Amino acid sequence: MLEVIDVCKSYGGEPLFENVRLAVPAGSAVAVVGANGCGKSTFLRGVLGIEAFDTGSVVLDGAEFDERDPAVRAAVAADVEELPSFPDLSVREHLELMAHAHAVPEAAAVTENVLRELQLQSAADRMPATLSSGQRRRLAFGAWLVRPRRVLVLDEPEQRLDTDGRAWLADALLTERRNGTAVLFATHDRALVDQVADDVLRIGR
Ligand SMILES: Nc1ncnc2c1ncn2[C@@H]1O[C@H](COP(=O)(O)OP(=O)(O)OP(=O)(O)O)[C@@H](O)[C@H]1O
Repeated sequence: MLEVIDVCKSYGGEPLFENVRLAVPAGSAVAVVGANGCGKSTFLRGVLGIEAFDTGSVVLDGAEFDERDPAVRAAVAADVEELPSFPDLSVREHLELMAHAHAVPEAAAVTENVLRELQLQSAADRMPATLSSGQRRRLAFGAWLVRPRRVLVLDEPEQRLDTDGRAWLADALLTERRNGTAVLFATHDRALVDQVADDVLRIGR
């Protein structure tokens, strides 16, 4: 279970959010919603330890969240920033690399399944820089799909997806829940909240 306990964040003395508290048990999904600029991405970056909260704490399975701990990184998959890519590795090679890094058995076969699921087979031998923005989004999904995860943190995963892609996303997140993953995602897509979330955290007004 992922817990966020009384976190606060200000920039330049202006509070973005104060005393935010939430729990994401295994098999549940919490949506973070709110207007542009209210602090959703800042909140998710804080949860992941990419950026420090001013006060409060994040706890994973009873222990303080420390992204430097390999066990934490093995458990937590995230897609909150543009996926960094190596200019001379193909889409397929990126996914295989991620699978190998997480010691996934039969990484090549897992990668082929994920390419098929994301309808990226025809782009598998291309470099990420040549993909469309929606295809890059799908590659970012691939990076968490090929690896084990107990917690999944996503920032506006619906962005740049076509209609089929959005339907796929809702199904994929429901599958994550069924598999026991704790899902925390920021979104502007009300339909996705209704389909997937069992709790909603509203930041700002
Ligand atoms: N490093 C920073 N220094 C100062 N202000 C920042 C910094 N990072 C973010 N902000 C400000 O904090 C506010 C919240 O930004 P954030 O990206 O978290 O919002 P958001 O809710 O994710 O927005 P959106 O829905 O547009 O993606 C914005 O006003 C942003 O300009």
